[in-house]
Amino acid sequence: MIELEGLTKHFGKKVAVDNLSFTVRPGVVTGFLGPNGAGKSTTMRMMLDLDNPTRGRVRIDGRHYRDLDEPLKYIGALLDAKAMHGGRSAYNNLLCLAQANRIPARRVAEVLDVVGLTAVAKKKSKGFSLGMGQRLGIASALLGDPEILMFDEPVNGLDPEGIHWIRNLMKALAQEGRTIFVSSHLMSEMALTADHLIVIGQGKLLADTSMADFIHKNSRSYVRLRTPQRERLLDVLHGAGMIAVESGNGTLEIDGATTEALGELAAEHRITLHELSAQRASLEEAFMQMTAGAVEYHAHSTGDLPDAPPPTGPAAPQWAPRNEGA
Ligand SMILES: Nc1ncnc2c1ncn2[C@@H]1O[C@H](COP(=O)(O)OP(=O)(O)OP(=O)(O)O)[C@@H](O)[C@H]1O
Repeated sequence: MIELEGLTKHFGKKVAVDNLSFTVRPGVVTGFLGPNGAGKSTTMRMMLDLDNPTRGRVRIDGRHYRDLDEPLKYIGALLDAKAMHGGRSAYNNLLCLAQANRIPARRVAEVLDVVGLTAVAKKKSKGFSLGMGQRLGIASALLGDPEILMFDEPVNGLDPEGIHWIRNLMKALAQEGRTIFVSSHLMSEMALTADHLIVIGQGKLLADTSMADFIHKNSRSYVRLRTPQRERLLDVLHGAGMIAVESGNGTLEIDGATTEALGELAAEHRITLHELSAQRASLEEAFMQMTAGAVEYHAHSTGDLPDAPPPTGPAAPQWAPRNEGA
């Protein structure tokens, strides 16, 4: 378990991390989401005692990182895949790390196998592609067989097969009861991987919620229609108390109606339809909206979100309240 309490980091006048408090629990994959510059890497660096907080604290299984004996056996991390010694082979990079942390040498071959680098174990890591470097970084995180694993943007540079692999690896590690904390700036990626979400924007906590809740609250359902009798259909919809919004290319979007009801309404009025389809707004859209709004909340010293903002159009998602499902 990882616990943050009021964690804050200033770089000069820049507030990179602003009073973050949340808990990362075992047995699930927790996604750490925020746009570029939101403060994810800085938060992770403070979790690993690589940066000192300006205020607040982090506890790893109840203790400060520097009070852990043999920390790699508690927490493994992939922060910067390029941090390896390029002149050393993959095997030797891991062996040095193992020896420095009193981890048995046999573990090196085991983790190389897990990440699929056995065939290139003797090659110097400076010749590795970005994807191979990521795999080597993941191997180093797994080396101490820790209960807690942190990955900063682990899918960077991976091809689709690699992305699929890391996704399944994280889920499998969580199923073993480990604590998995993974950062990304891509909602679409997290939607496929994470069970729980921590969202930050400009260093502040925006959401701490289960993925299921986030999807439930932010997936807007609507029906998309195309018709050559646009004006007539708009009149009919208006008469039925429905509001249609134009979304370009002659398509109309209607909230709060089913395809069945709209199909029957159109048939009743002998209106030809060229398209009638149920749609769901993407989570990426909801995430962008949530994080883009972060700047508006500087004045809220408690960090609480205000009530839902007024919708700006058919794509406006609802807000996921903080701390739900936490
Ligand atoms: N050493 C530093 N000195 C000054 N400013 C810094 C330093 N490290 C980070 N920052 C600033 O703090 C903010 C948060 O950066 P951070 O790298 O933690 O964000 P991030 O969410 O990880 O972004 P990305 O997805 O781009 O990696 C940014 O505005 C960044 O420019």
